[in-house]
Amino acid sequence: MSIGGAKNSTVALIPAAILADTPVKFDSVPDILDVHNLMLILKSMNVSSEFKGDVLSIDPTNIVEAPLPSKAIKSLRASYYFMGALLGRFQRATVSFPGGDNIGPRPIDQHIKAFKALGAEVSDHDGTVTIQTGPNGLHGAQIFLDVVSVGATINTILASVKAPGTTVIGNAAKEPEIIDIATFLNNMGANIRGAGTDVIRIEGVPTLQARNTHTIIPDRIEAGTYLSLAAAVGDGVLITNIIPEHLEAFVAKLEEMGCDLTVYEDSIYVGPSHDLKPIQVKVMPFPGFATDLQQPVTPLLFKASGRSIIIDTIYPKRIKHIPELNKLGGRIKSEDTDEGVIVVDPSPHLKGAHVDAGEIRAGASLVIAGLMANGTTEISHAEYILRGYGSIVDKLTSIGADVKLEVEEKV
Ligand SMILES: CC(=O)N[C@H]1[C@@H](OP(=O)(O)OP(=O)(O)OC[C@H]2O[C@@H](n3ccc(=O)[nH]c3=O)[C@H](O)[C@@H]2O)O[C@H](CO)[C@@H](O)[C@@H]1O
Ligand SMILES: C=C(OP(=O)(O)O)C(=O)O
Repeated sequence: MSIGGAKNSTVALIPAAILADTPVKFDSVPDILDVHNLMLILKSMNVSSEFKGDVLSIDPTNIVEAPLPSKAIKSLRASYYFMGALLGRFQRATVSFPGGDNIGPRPIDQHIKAFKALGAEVSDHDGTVTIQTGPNGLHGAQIFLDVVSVGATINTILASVKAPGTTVIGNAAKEPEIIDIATFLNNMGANIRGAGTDVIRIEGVPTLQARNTHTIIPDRIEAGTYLSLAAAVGDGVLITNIIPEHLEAFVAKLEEMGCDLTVYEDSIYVGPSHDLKPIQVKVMPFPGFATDLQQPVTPLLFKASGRSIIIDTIYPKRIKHIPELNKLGGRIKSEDTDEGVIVVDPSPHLKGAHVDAGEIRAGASLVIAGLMANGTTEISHAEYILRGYGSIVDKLTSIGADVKLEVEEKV
Protein backbone atom coordinates (compact mmCIF):
# COMPACT_ATOMS: atom_id res chain seq x y z
CA MET A 1 0.00 0.00 0.00
CA SER A 2 1.28 3.44 -0.87
CA ILE A 3 0.98 6.66 1.14
CA GLY A 4 -0.36 9.82 -0.54
CA GLY A 5 0.76 13.44 -0.28
CA ALA A 6 0.51 15.08 3.13
CA LYS A 7 -2.86 16.61 3.95
CA ASN A 8 -1.32 19.24 6.20
CA SER A 9 1.10 20.34 3.45
CA THR A 10 -1.55 20.30 0.75
CA VAL A 11 -4.01 22.42 2.71
CA ALA A 12 -1.35 25.11 3.13
CA LEU A 13 0.11 24.81 -0.39
CA ILE A 14 -3.27 25.44 -2.05
CA PRO A 15 -3.82 28.81 -0.29
CA ALA A 16 -0.10 29.58 -0.85
CA ALA A 17 -0.67 29.17 -4.60
CA ILE A 18 -2.61 32.46 -4.71
CA LEU A 19 0.64 34.29 -3.93
CA ALA A 20 2.03 33.31 -7.34
CA ASP A 21 1.98 35.51 -10.42
CA THR A 22 1.89 32.41 -12.64
CA PRO A 23 -0.10 29.16 -12.79
CA VAL A 24 1.07 26.58 -10.25
CA LYS A 25 1.14 22.76 -10.36
CA PHE A 26 1.33 20.24 -7.52
CA ASP A 27 1.67 16.50 -7.81
CA SER A 28 1.21 13.69 -5.29
CA VAL A 29 -1.97 15.53 -4.23
CA PRO A 30 -4.21 13.35 -2.02
CA ASP A 31 -7.84 12.94 -3.11
CA ILE A 32 -9.35 14.10 0.17
CA LEU A 33 -12.40 16.24 0.98
CA ASP A 34 -10.25 19.11 2.26
CA VAL A 35 -8.75 19.53 -1.23
CA HIS A 36 -12.19 19.69 -2.85
CA ASN A 37 -13.37 22.27 -0.33
CA LEU A 38 -10.24 24.37 -0.91
CA MET A 39 -10.92 24.22 -4.66
CA LEU A 40 -14.41 25.64 -3.99
CA ILE A 41 -12.86 28.49 -2.01
CA LEU A 42 -10.41 29.19 -4.87
CA LYS A 43 -13.30 29.25 -7.35
CA SER A 44 -15.07 31.98 -5.37
CA MET A 45 -11.99 34.18 -6.00
CA ASN A 46 -11.98 33.44 -9.73
CA VAL A 47 -8.97 31.14 -9.30
CA SER A 48 -9.44 28.13 -11.59
CA SER A 49 -8.17 24.73 -10.54
CA GLU A 50 -8.18 21.28 -12.08
CA PHE A 51 -7.52 18.01 -10.23
CA LYS A 52 -6.57 15.10 -12.54
CA GLY A 53 -4.99 11.90 -11.25
CA ASP A 54 -2.83 13.23 -8.45
CA VAL A 55 -1.96 16.51 -10.17
CA LEU A 56 -3.62 19.73 -9.12
CA SER A 57 -3.21 22.75 -11.41
CA ILE A 58 -4.15 26.17 -10.06
CA ASP A 59 -4.26 29.39 -12.07
CA PRO A 60 -4.34 32.41 -9.75
CA THR A 61 -3.51 34.98 -12.46
CA ASN A 62 -7.11 36.30 -12.66
CA ILE A 63 -7.74 36.33 -8.92
CA VAL A 64 -10.26 38.87 -7.56
CA GLU A 65 -11.14 39.79 -3.99
CA ALA A 66 -14.53 38.25 -3.14
CA PRO A 67 -16.47 36.94 -0.15
CA LEU A 68 -15.36 33.38 0.59
CA PRO A 69 -17.99 30.58 0.83
CA SER A 70 -18.57 30.18 4.55
CA LYS A 71 -19.67 26.51 4.37
CA ALA A 72 -16.37 25.50 2.75
CA ILE A 73 -14.38 27.77 5.09
CA LYS A 74 -16.05 26.17 8.11
CA SER A 75 -15.43 22.64 6.80
CA LEU A 76 -11.71 22.76 7.50
CA ARG A 77 -9.22 24.27 9.85
CA ALA A 78 -6.70 25.24 7.21
CA SER A 79 -9.00 27.85 5.69
CA TYR A 80 -7.16 30.19 8.10
CA TYR A 81 -4.25 30.09 5.61
CA PHE A 82 -6.30 32.35 3.35
CA MET A 83 -5.76 35.07 5.98
CA GLY A 84 -1.98 35.02 5.46
CA ALA A 85 -2.16 34.31 1.72
CA LEU A 86 -4.72 37.07 0.97
CA LEU A 87 -2.74 39.47 3.14
CA GLY A 88 0.40 38.63 1.17
CA ARG A 89 -1.45 39.08 -2.11
CA PHE A 90 -3.82 42.03 -1.46
CA GLN A 91 -2.51 43.54 1.81
CA ARG A 92 -5.94 42.82 3.35
CA ALA A 93 -8.20 39.87 4.04
CA THR A 94 -11.69 39.09 5.27
CA VAL A 95 -12.13 35.45 6.29
CA SER A 96 -14.69 33.85 8.60
CA PHE A 97 -13.33 32.09 11.63
CA PRO A 98 -11.98 28.70 10.48
CA GLY A 99 -13.79 25.45 11.24
CA GLY A 100 -12.00 22.14 11.56
CA ASP A 101 -12.57 19.20 13.80
CA ASN A 102 -13.71 19.41 17.37
CA ILE A 103 -10.57 18.42 19.26
CA GLY A 104 -10.84 21.06 22.00
CA PRO A 105 -10.13 24.80 21.93
CA ARG A 106 -8.11 25.98 18.92
CA PRO A 107 -7.33 29.70 19.33
CA ILE A 108 -5.62 31.72 16.57
CA ASP A 109 -4.20 34.47 18.79
CA GLN A 110 -0.63 33.76 17.62
CA HIS A 111 -1.60 34.14 13.96
CA ILE A 112 -3.20 37.49 14.78
CA LYS A 113 -0.23 38.60 16.86
CA ALA A 114 2.02 37.93 13.84
CA PHE A 115 -0.24 39.78 11.38
CA LYS A 116 -0.23 42.77 13.75
CA ALA A 117 3.57 42.69 14.07
CA LEU A 118 3.79 42.75 10.27
CA GLY A 119 1.81 46.02 10.28
CA ALA A 120 -1.81 44.88 9.94
CA GLU A 121 -4.88 45.90 11.92
CA VAL A 122 -7.08 42.99 12.87
CA SER A 123 -10.70 43.01 14.02
CA ASP A 124 -13.10 40.17 14.72
CA HIS A 125 -16.90 40.62 14.47
CA ASP A 126 -19.48 37.83 14.51
CA GLY A 127 -16.92 35.20 13.63
CA THR A 128 -15.43 37.14 10.70
CA VAL A 129 -11.83 38.27 10.93
CA THR A 130 -11.00 41.47 9.00
CA ILE A 131 -7.34 42.27 8.47
CA GLN A 132 -6.26 45.58 6.97
CA THR A 133 -3.05 47.50 6.38
CA GLY A 134 -2.24 51.18 5.94
CA PRO A 135 -1.02 52.79 2.67
CA ASN A 136 2.44 51.21 3.02
CA GLY A 137 1.11 47.68 3.43
CA LEU A 138 2.99 45.04 5.39
CA HIS A 139 6.64 45.17 6.44
CA GLY A 140 9.13 42.67 7.85
CA ALA A 141 9.12 42.19 11.63
CA GLN A 142 10.56 40.15 14.50
CA ILE A 143 7.94 37.77 15.86
CA PHE A 144 8.40 35.40 18.77
CA LEU A 145 5.54 32.90 19.03
CA ASP A 146 4.31 32.27 22.58
CA VAL A 147 3.34 28.70 21.68
CA VAL A 148 4.81 26.43 19.03
CA SER A 149 2.11 26.54 16.36
CA VAL A 150 2.18 24.95 12.92
CA GLY A 151 -0.63 27.18 11.66
CA ALA A 152 0.79 30.44 13.03
CA THR A 153 4.26 29.61 11.63
CA ILE A 154 2.92 28.92 8.13
CA ASN A 155 0.49 31.86 8.20
CA THR A 156 3.34 34.20 9.16
CA ILE A 157 5.41 32.88 6.25
CA LEU A 158 2.51 33.41 3.83
CA ALA A 159 1.87 36.96 5.03
CA SER A 160 5.54 37.99 5.08
CA VAL A 161 7.02 36.26 2.04
CA LYS A 162 6.33 39.32 -0.15
CA ALA A 163 6.50 41.97 2.61
CA PRO A 164 9.47 44.33 2.16
CA GLY A 165 12.23 43.82 4.73
CA THR A 166 13.26 40.97 7.00
CA THR A 167 10.91 38.86 9.08
CA VAL A 168 12.24 36.59 11.80
CA ILE A 169 9.94 33.99 13.39
CA GLY A 170 11.26 32.81 16.76
CA ASN A 171 9.94 29.66 18.48
CA ALA A 172 8.71 28.51 15.07
CA ALA A 173 7.18 25.05 14.62
CA LYS A 174 9.51 22.51 12.97
CA GLU A 175 7.04 20.14 11.29
CA PRO A 176 8.11 18.71 7.89
CA GLU A 177 5.05 20.35 6.31
CA ILE A 178 6.58 23.76 7.09
CA ILE A 179 9.71 22.80 5.15
CA ASP A 180 7.48 21.68 2.27
CA ILE A 181 5.73 25.08 2.09
CA ALA A 182 9.08 26.91 2.29
CA THR A 183 10.51 24.71 -0.49
CA PHE A 184 7.53 25.47 -2.73
CA LEU A 185 7.80 29.21 -2.10
CA ASN A 186 11.62 29.28 -2.43
CA ASN A 187 11.40 27.47 -5.78
CA MET A 188 9.15 30.35 -6.90
CA GLY A 189 11.78 32.93 -5.87
CA ALA A 190 11.05 33.44 -2.18
CA ASN A 191 13.87 33.86 0.32
CA ILE A 192 12.98 31.75 3.37
CA ARG A 193 15.79 30.29 5.48
CA GLY A 194 15.65 28.03 8.52
CA ALA A 195 12.38 26.17 7.89
CA GLY A 196 12.56 22.99 9.98
CA THR A 197 14.42 24.81 12.78
CA ASP A 198 12.88 27.06 15.42
CA VAL A 199 14.13 30.29 13.83
CA ILE A 200 12.88 31.14 10.34
CA ARG A 201 14.19 34.21 8.44
CA ILE A 202 12.30 35.63 5.51
CA GLU A 203 13.48 38.41 3.16
CA GLY A 204 10.44 39.76 1.33
CA VAL A 205 10.49 39.47 -2.48
CA PRO A 206 8.26 41.38 -4.93
CA THR A 207 7.08 38.45 -7.07
CA LEU A 208 6.70 34.67 -6.94
CA GLN A 209 6.71 32.67 -10.16
CA ALA A 210 6.36 28.91 -10.49
CA ARG A 211 8.87 27.26 -12.81
CA ASN A 212 8.25 23.61 -12.03
CA THR A 213 5.76 21.18 -10.51
CA HIS A 214 5.98 20.86 -6.73
CA THR A 215 5.79 17.28 -5.41
CA ILE A 216 4.07 17.15 -2.02
CA ILE A 217 5.83 15.19 0.75
CA PRO A 218 4.23 11.91 1.88
CA ASP A 219 1.66 12.09 4.66
CA ARG A 220 3.39 10.97 7.86
CA ILE A 221 0.05 10.80 9.71
CA GLU A 222 -1.58 8.59 7.08
CA ALA A 223 1.59 6.45 7.20
CA GLY A 224 1.47 6.22 11.01
CA THR A 225 -2.20 5.25 10.88
CA TYR A 226 -1.53 2.36 8.46
CA LEU A 227 1.54 1.29 10.47
CA SER A 228 -0.65 1.02 13.54
CA LEU A 229 -3.33 -0.86 11.58
CA ALA A 230 -0.76 -3.25 10.07
CA ALA A 231 0.79 -3.93 13.48
CA ALA A 232 -2.65 -4.52 15.02
CA VAL A 233 -4.21 -6.82 12.40
CA GLY A 234 -1.71 -7.39 9.59
CA ASP A 235 -0.11 -10.62 8.47
CA GLY A 236 2.81 -8.74 6.93
CA VAL A 237 2.23 -5.41 5.16
CA LEU A 238 4.66 -3.26 3.17
CA ILE A 239 3.83 0.46 3.31
CA THR A 240 5.57 2.51 0.64
CA ASN A 241 6.19 6.23 -0.01
CA ILE A 242 7.24 7.01 3.55
CA ILE A 243 9.99 9.33 4.76
CA PRO A 244 11.05 7.35 7.87
CA GLU A 245 12.80 10.41 9.38
CA HIS A 246 9.34 12.02 9.68
CA LEU A 247 8.10 9.12 11.82
CA GLU A 248 11.02 8.47 14.16
CA ALA A 249 9.16 9.09 17.44
CA PHE A 250 6.24 6.95 16.27
CA VAL A 251 8.37 4.07 14.98
CA ALA A 252 10.43 4.12 18.18
CA LYS A 253 7.27 3.60 20.26
CA LEU A 254 6.04 0.76 18.05
CA GLU A 255 9.45 -0.90 18.40
CA GLU A 256 9.34 -0.38 22.17
CA MET A 257 6.02 -2.27 22.17
CA GLY A 258 7.72 -5.13 20.36
CA CYS A 259 6.19 -4.63 16.90
CA ASP A 260 8.11 -6.25 14.07
CA LEU A 261 9.16 -3.35 11.79
CA THR A 262 11.78 -3.24 9.05
CA VAL A 263 12.55 0.32 8.06
CA TYR A 264 13.84 0.80 4.49
CA GLU A 265 14.87 4.04 2.76
CA ASP A 266 11.34 5.01 1.75
CA SER A 267 9.11 2.21 2.98
CA ILE A 268 8.39 0.21 6.13
CA TYR A 269 7.49 -3.47 6.37
CA VAL A 270 5.30 -4.47 9.32
CA GLY A 271 5.30 -8.14 10.28
CA PRO A 272 2.61 -9.83 12.40
CA SER A 273 2.73 -8.79 16.08
CA HIS A 274 3.10 -11.10 19.07
CA ASP A 275 3.48 -10.40 22.79
CA LEU A 276 3.18 -6.62 22.73
CA LYS A 277 4.28 -4.57 25.74
CA PRO A 278 2.40 -1.51 27.08
CA ILE A 279 3.93 1.95 26.50
CA GLN A 280 3.75 5.51 27.77
CA VAL A 281 3.35 8.16 25.09
CA LYS A 282 3.71 11.90 25.58
CA VAL A 283 2.51 13.89 22.60
CA MET A 284 4.84 16.72 21.58
CA PRO A 285 5.43 19.12 18.67
CA PHE A 286 7.69 17.67 15.91
CA PRO A 287 10.01 15.77 16.18
CA GLY A 288 8.01 14.38 19.11
CA PHE A 289 5.13 11.93 18.90
CA ALA A 290 2.38 13.64 16.84
CA THR A 291 -0.96 14.43 18.47
CA ASP A 292 -2.60 13.36 15.20
CA LEU A 293 -1.34 9.81 15.86
CA GLN A 294 -2.44 9.39 19.48
CA GLN A 295 -5.90 8.17 18.48
CA PRO A 296 -4.72 5.94 15.59
CA VAL A 297 -2.21 4.17 17.88
CA THR A 298 -4.79 3.51 20.63
CA PRO A 299 -6.38 0.33 19.15
CA LEU A 300 -2.91 -1.21 18.90
CA LEU A 301 -2.43 -0.57 22.64
CA PHE A 302 -5.48 -2.84 23.26
CA LYS A 303 -3.20 -5.74 22.29
CA ALA A 304 -0.54 -4.92 24.89
CA SER A 305 -0.08 -7.09 27.99
CA GLY A 306 -0.64 -4.21 30.44
CA ARG A 307 -1.83 -0.62 30.95
CA SER A 308 -0.60 2.05 28.51
CA ILE A 309 -0.76 5.80 29.15
CA ILE A 310 -1.07 8.56 26.56
CA ILE A 311 -0.65 12.21 27.50
CA ASP A 312 -1.80 14.64 24.81
CA THR A 313 -0.09 17.88 25.80
CA ILE A 314 -1.19 19.66 22.61
CA TYR A 315 -4.91 18.89 22.60
CA PRO A 316 -5.76 17.57 26.10
CA LYS A 317 -9.46 17.40 25.12
CA ARG A 318 -8.85 15.25 22.05
CA ILE A 319 -10.89 12.37 23.43
CA LYS A 320 -13.86 11.91 21.11
CA HIS A 321 -12.64 8.41 20.25
CA ILE A 322 -12.87 7.13 23.83
CA PRO A 323 -16.61 6.43 24.22
CA GLU A 324 -16.79 5.07 20.68
CA LEU A 325 -13.85 2.69 21.08
CA ASN A 326 -15.36 1.57 24.37
CA LYS A 327 -18.58 0.63 22.52
CA LEU A 328 -16.43 -1.84 20.57
CA GLY A 329 -15.13 -3.35 23.81
CA GLY A 330 -12.15 -1.06 24.40
CA ARG A 331 -11.15 -0.26 27.97
CA ILE A 332 -10.03 3.36 27.87
CA LYS A 333 -10.66 6.31 30.13
CA SER A 334 -9.55 9.90 30.22
CA GLU A 335 -8.21 10.42 33.73
CA ASP A 336 -7.37 14.10 33.79
CA THR A 337 -8.88 16.03 30.91
CA ASP A 338 -6.91 19.18 31.79
CA GLU A 339 -3.61 17.35 31.46
CA GLY A 340 -4.73 15.14 28.55
CA VAL A 341 -4.11 11.85 30.35
CA ILE A 342 -5.65 8.81 28.66
CA VAL A 343 -5.40 5.34 30.18
CA VAL A 344 -5.65 2.32 27.87
CA ASP A 345 -6.06 -1.15 29.35
CA PRO A 346 -5.65 -4.43 27.47
CA SER A 347 -8.83 -5.07 25.48
CA PRO A 348 -8.49 -8.37 23.66
CA HIS A 349 -12.19 -9.00 22.93
CA LEU A 350 -13.40 -6.32 20.54
CA LYS A 351 -16.86 -6.77 19.03
CA GLY A 352 -18.38 -4.91 16.06
CA ALA A 353 -20.91 -2.15 16.84
CA HIS A 354 -22.36 1.06 15.46
CA VAL A 355 -20.05 3.98 16.28
CA ASP A 356 -19.62 7.62 15.30
CA ALA A 357 -16.43 9.10 13.80
CA GLY A 358 -16.76 12.55 15.44
CA GLU A 359 -13.52 13.83 13.91
CA ILE A 360 -10.80 12.71 11.51
CA ARG A 361 -8.35 10.84 13.75
CA ALA A 362 -11.07 9.46 16.06
CA GLY A 363 -12.55 8.06 12.85
CA ALA A 364 -9.21 6.54 11.87
CA SER A 365 -8.93 4.81 15.25
CA LEU A 366 -12.43 3.35 14.76
CA VAL A 367 -11.47 1.96 11.35
CA ILE A 368 -8.53 0.13 12.95
CA ALA A 369 -10.54 -1.12 15.93
CA GLY A 370 -13.39 -2.14 13.59
CA LEU A 371 -10.97 -4.28 11.59
CA MET A 372 -9.64 -5.84 14.81
CA ALA A 373 -13.14 -6.59 16.13
CA ASN A 374 -15.22 -9.71 15.58
CA GLY A 375 -18.30 -8.94 13.50
CA THR A 376 -19.28 -5.85 11.57
CA THR A 377 -18.59 -2.28 12.62
CA GLU A 378 -20.57 0.58 11.11
CA ILE A 379 -19.01 4.04 11.41
CA SER A 380 -21.29 7.03 10.90
CA HIS A 381 -19.97 10.47 9.89
CA ALA A 382 -17.31 8.75 7.82
CA GLU A 383 -16.91 12.04 5.93
CA TYR A 384 -14.57 13.16 8.72
CA ILE A 385 -12.27 10.29 7.79
CA LEU A 386 -12.47 11.28 4.12
CA ARG A 387 -11.18 14.75 5.06
CA GLY A 388 -7.70 13.29 5.30
CA TYR A 389 -7.48 9.67 4.09
CA GLY A 390 -7.39 9.52 0.29
CA SER A 391 -8.68 6.35 -1.44
CA ILE A 392 -9.08 4.71 1.97
CA VAL A 393 -11.46 1.99 0.81
CA ASP A 394 -9.18 0.96 -2.08
CA LYS A 395 -6.10 1.03 0.13
CA LEU A 396 -7.71 -1.10 2.84
CA THR A 397 -9.17 -3.50 0.29
CA SER A 398 -5.72 -3.90 -1.29
CA ILE A 399 -4.40 -5.36 1.99
CA GLY A 400 -7.34 -7.69 2.41
CA ALA A 401 -9.76 -5.69 4.56
CA ASP A 402 -13.50 -5.94 3.99
CA VAL A 403 -14.63 -2.29 3.97
CA LYS A 404 -17.20 -0.33 2.07
CA LEU A 405 -18.33 3.26 1.97
CA GLU A 406 -22.10 3.50 2.03
CA VAL A 407 -22.87 7.17 1.57
CA GLU A 408 -20.37 9.69 0.38
CA GLU A 409 -21.40 12.96 1.97
CA LYS A 410 -19.47 16.22 2.05
CA VAL A 411 -18.74 17.70 5.48
C1 LIG B 1 -4.11 21.85 9.04
C2 LIG B 1 -3.06 21.45 9.99
O1 LIG B 1 -1.87 21.51 9.73
N1 LIG B 1 -3.49 20.92 11.16
C3 LIG B 1 -2.52 20.47 12.13
C4 LIG B 1 -1.99 21.67 12.88
O2 LIG B 1 -3.11 22.35 13.44
P1 LIG B 1 -2.89 23.82 14.00
O3 LIG B 1 -1.90 24.52 13.13
O4 LIG B 1 -4.24 24.41 14.11
O5 LIG B 1 -2.24 23.52 15.40
P2 LIG B 1 -1.15 24.38 16.15
O6 LIG B 1 0.20 23.82 15.89
O7 LIG B 1 -1.38 25.80 15.81
O8 LIG B 1 -1.56 24.15 17.67
C5 LIG B 1 -0.64 23.73 18.66
C6 LIG B 1 -1.09 24.22 20.01
O9 LIG B 1 -0.98 25.64 20.06
C7 LIG B 1 -2.20 26.22 20.48
N2 LIG B 1 -2.36 27.50 19.74
C8 LIG B 1 -2.23 27.52 18.38
C9 LIG B 1 -2.34 28.71 17.68
C10 LIG B 1 -2.60 29.89 18.39
O10 LIG B 1 -2.71 30.99 17.82
N3 LIG B 1 -2.73 29.83 19.74
C11 LIG B 1 -2.61 28.66 20.45
O11 LIG B 1 -2.74 28.65 21.67
C12 LIG B 1 -3.27 25.18 20.09
O12 LIG B 1 -4.43 25.34 20.84
C13 LIG B 1 -2.52 23.89 20.35
O13 LIG B 1 -2.60 23.55 21.70
O14 LIG B 1 -1.09 21.22 13.90
C14 LIG B 1 -1.71 20.39 14.90
C15 LIG B 1 -0.66 20.10 15.96
O15 LIG B 1 0.36 19.35 15.42
C16 LIG B 1 -2.28 19.13 14.25
O16 LIG B 1 -3.03 18.43 15.19
C17 LIG B 1 -3.19 19.48 13.07
O17 LIG B 1 -3.47 18.31 12.31
C1 LIG C 1 -6.83 17.91 13.46
C2 LIG C 1 -6.51 17.64 12.20
O1 LIG C 1 -6.79 18.39 11.13
P1 LIG C 1 -7.27 19.92 11.07
O2 LIG C 1 -6.24 20.73 11.74
O3 LIG C 1 -7.31 20.17 9.59
O4 LIG C 1 -8.64 19.96 11.73
C3 LIG C 1 -5.77 16.41 11.85
O5 LIG C 1 -5.33 16.31 10.68
O6 LIG C 1 -5.64 15.50 12.68
